[in-house]
Amino acid sequence: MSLIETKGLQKVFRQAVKDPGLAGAIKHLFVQKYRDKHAVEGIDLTIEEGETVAYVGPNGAGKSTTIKMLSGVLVPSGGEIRVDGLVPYKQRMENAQRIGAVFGQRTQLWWDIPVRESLNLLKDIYQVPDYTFKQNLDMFTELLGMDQFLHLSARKLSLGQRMQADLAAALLHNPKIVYLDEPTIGLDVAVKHRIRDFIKEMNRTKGTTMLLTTHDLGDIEDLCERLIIIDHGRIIYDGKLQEVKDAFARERTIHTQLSSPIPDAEELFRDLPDIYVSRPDESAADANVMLSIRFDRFHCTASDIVKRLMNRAEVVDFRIDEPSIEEIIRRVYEGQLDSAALSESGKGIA
Ligand SMILES: Nc1ncnc2c1ncn2[C@@H]1O[C@H](COP(=O)(O)OP(=O)(O)OP(=O)(O)O)[C@@H](O)[C@H]1O
Repeated sequence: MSLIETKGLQKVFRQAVKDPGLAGAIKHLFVQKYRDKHAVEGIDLTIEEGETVAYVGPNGAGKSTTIKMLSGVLVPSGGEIRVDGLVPYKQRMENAQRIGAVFGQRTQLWWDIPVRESLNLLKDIYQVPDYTFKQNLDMFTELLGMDQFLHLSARKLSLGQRMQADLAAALLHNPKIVYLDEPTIGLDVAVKHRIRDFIKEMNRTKGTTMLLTTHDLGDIEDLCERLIIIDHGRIIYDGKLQEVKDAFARERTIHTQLSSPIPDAEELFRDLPDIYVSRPDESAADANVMLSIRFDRFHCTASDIVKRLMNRAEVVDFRIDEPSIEEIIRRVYEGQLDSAALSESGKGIA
């Protein structure tokens, strides 16, 4: 059995519909109107032990609602859900023992007591054995540099310190699964790296399964092999990160510097479809020695392009760029790669 399994998972919220202004608010007291918001609409999810999965989508796509159902906070409106064999909303306590959660916007630490005391309280709540507690505390302190702030109350921590303390709190009881909701939001580059390294280390050494929602695509590139994209409550892509790149990052751009100008460079590629030649600085005297050539890698190769250029001039320098995962996901969000296109690749969900 997989660690996380959902089938046709749904959540419908009842939202009050009010007319604008005070009159609308008063009218609502006497005549209530509601509409159903289908936040999650039939999600089938299978996650195996030890996976690190990115669960991404635009604002309001249904990511947090899914995680709240997985963690037992919300009761689904339909479908089936099992986490490590448990039904989270029915077996909340048992489920809580097996999961950890980090919400970038909130903390589970006690605001006014030192972090060390918060961790001691969590030790008692989760009944963590002394030996495990000490071992984890030592390891987390070293990996996260927590000795700098263990004595401070959560109120006095910087955002980065608080996030690191929250990660320690979430992993203290050796949960099988950790839900990470925007774990690096608002953090500087150094702290982001430290947090990502910590997450990787926990996955590697303890086999902790990680389900990560984030708008920071650096998190995804760095941490996750598998990407699930959700939109309007439905999964529109579920596959390897590399596969989504291979399928949809068809174009490449070669940036070249030539020994002498080729003013009619377009002519060199006239027989190839989908080639676009540009000059980074049209007005510069040497505009024709700096060329960028965008091509579809399904139609030709970088070496074809470079060979053709070398017939006319020496290629002094060149670099090949591919679209970033950020760009690809932006296209998915903006509907440029719709679910039909994704499913054509054989990886998407029609
Ligand atoms: N308690 C609630 N009552 C009514 N509607 C809700 C409730 N919680 C969420 N929704 C609605 O359900 C939809 C999905 O919300 P959800 O928070 O799951 O999205 P999300 O993908 O996590 O978005 P974000 O990236 O902005 O956090 C949204 O339209 C939201 O307004």
